Amino acid sequence: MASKGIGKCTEVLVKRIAGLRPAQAAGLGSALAALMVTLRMVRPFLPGLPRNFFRYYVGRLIKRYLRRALGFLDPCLTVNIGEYSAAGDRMRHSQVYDQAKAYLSARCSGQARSLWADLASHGSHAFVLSMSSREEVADEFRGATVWWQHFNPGGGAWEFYQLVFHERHRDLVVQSYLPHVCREGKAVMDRNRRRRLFTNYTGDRQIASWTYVMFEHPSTFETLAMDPAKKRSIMDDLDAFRDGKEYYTRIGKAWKRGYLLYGPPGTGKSTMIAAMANYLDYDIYDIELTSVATNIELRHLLIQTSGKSIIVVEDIDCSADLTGKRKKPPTMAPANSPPTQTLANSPPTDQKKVTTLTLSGLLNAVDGLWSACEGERIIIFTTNYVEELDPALIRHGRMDRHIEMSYCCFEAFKFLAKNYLGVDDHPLFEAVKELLQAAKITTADVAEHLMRKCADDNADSCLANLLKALALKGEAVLGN
Ligand SMILES: Nc1ncnc2c1ncn2[C@@H]1O[C@H](COP(=O)(O)OP(=O)(O)OP(=O)(O)O)[C@@H](O)[C@H]1O
Ligand SMILES: [Mg+2]
Repeated sequence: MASKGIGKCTEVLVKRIAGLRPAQAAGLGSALAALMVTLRMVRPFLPGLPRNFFRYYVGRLIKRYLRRALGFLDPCLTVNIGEYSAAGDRMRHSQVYDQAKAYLSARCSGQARSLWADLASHGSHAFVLSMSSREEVADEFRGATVWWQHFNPGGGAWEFYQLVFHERHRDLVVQSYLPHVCREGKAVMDRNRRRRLFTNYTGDRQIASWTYVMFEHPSTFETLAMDPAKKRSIMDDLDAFRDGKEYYTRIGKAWKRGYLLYGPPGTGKSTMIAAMANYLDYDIYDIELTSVATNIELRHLLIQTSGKSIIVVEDIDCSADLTGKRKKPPTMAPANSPPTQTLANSPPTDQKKVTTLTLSGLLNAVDGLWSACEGERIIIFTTNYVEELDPALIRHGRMDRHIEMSYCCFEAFKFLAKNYLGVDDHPLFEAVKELLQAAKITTADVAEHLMRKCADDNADSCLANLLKALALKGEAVLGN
């Protein structure tokens, strides 16, 4: 052990004095370690020396004085990037470590002789290569050479990268190279990342948390049928949001945006959310409010969401009793009085867990999300009954843009016909156009009629089916 420790120490010193690359210094270090072993072997023939003389006295002397003295000659500086960093009284996984790992992945593959391979993210097919402990790779940046080495002290879970560079490159490394590593590493991580769909659940420990599956919804703005001008304006809005970091900072607003999607069932609200996530390449957090028991739980869930995500509350009108005016918190009520806030669909009276999720709790949680969480986030509420929502919930600033998803119009129909049947025009289009004006039919219904159900189905038969359905709907509307 003693010879190993002293050998390592000597190796570091030699590396520093000579400005050698760590791999070269390792050879010299081993030679010196061998010398120390020899000295140890002859120690029994030098009576009077205390036990562990070399380990404690010589080793400590070298460490304490030589290192300091040789600092004058030391041309190399090191920066360690640990896998974990301190966050208050807890340890947190370091993002910089992950970014450095992703950045070095490409460099490792060409240089290191011993590598680890791992999937870039859960469910991903891309590999991230990382170097094994003590492997070294060199990197060039604006004419400067730096060396990276990976350490896994004691083979434990705590790992770190050590960046070694000449001290004349100190400013370059600190001000430009490290930010470059983080930027590039993040870009690699973003490229490898697959989107996830999170849903909340309350596990055995009764603490609300998120679980996820890979998000693979095929809906895009190219497949979404709606008025083209409206679609374009939504896409422009999303573009402005995604690229608006500096703008939001300049005007002093949190980088968040709220959308309210409203309209009858089957008009494409959920489809639109999937298209937005695919367009922006964001994760989705789909909150099921009926399984959130308290305001605190909701806040806890929202704060756990990550940046570049869309937080969705579907059917907010029936998620919980959030449609009424804000009420006083239930704690103000006498202990034996009935709960002031309950689920909308009258819970059974023997329900043990009385929900204390309130409208003001939801408003506070959303506002808290706005102010407390870093990174861009979109929050979307959907509803079939916009007129029943409390204005406070959907006021601008919370829900910045209200998007009506209405019954199928002729433009949307033409879009679906192109998508589903591959036709831009057809003799039956005029009849469809006329009937669409009278009949209130959802995009989902139109899509269903245009879908081929058997090998014999074609544009003629599908359009004829749609016409029949439209005629029926029209009659029903007139009948009413
Ligand atoms: N605008 C649309 N463009 C393309 N397909 C659509 C559109 N609207 C609906 N559809 C089709 O109808 C199905 C149902 O739509 P969706 O679930 O998005 O409706 P919704 O408005 O969310 O309904 P609900 O209010 O009941 O949740 C989708 O799977 C999709 O195939
Ligand atoms: Mg829906």
